[in-house]
Amino acid sequence: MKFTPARLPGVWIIDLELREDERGFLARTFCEREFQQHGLNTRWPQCNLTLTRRRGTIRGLHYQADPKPEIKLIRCAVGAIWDVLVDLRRNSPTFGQWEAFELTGQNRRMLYVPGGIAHGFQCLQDNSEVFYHMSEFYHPELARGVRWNDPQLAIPWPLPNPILSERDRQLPLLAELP
Ligand SMILES: Cc1cn([C@H]2C[C@H](O)[C@@H](COP(=O)(O)OP(=O)(O)O[C@H]3O[C@@H](C)C(=O)[C@@H](O)[C@H]3O)O2)c(=O)[nH]c1=O
Repeated sequence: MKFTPARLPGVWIIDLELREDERGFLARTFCEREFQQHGLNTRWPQCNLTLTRRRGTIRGLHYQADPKPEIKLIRCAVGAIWDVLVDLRRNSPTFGQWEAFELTGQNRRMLYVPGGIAHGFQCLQDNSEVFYHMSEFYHPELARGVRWNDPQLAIPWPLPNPILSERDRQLPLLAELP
């Protein structure tokens, strides 16, 4: 795997190294030793898969609050997404800033996202699937988020008129977070 630091501190872009032969390829998507060498989490007690049916749909921007912040390893397995991270770590030099990445079934790019960062994506192709490794179990009472269209963030989502869950439509603004 090739590890490249992103602009937000602690976020890594991880690209696969394909071992190709006439049958196709093999690539590692996780290796405890390589992750340890980069000082990254290696304990993933839960993995999630989502299917998003309609292009334009937005999921997010989500995070799990203290005392169980989640580290996420994210990959688009099928289709394509525009993936957005918002730094909510108050002591971070990039607090309140966002960074976006295109993750597709073809580029197989992964994102390593530390706790304290909100995550969301817009589906760019119908029937996109996203696979997550999570460093914590799901605690619904700690599920939090920030509004996708917060004017302070001004995230330029690529597609208009997104489909959103009822919960995501009503998430607070960054300025309203405790
Ligand atoms: C996140 C999660 C949800 N659920 C349940 C709750 C609900 O009934 C159903 C759908 O949950 P949600 O509406 O929260 O799904 P979704 O909006 O896809 O939530 C996800 O969004 C992206 C952006 C992330 O970063 C993920 O960490 C996660 O928050 O699945 C679990 O059982 N385990 C989980 O780990």
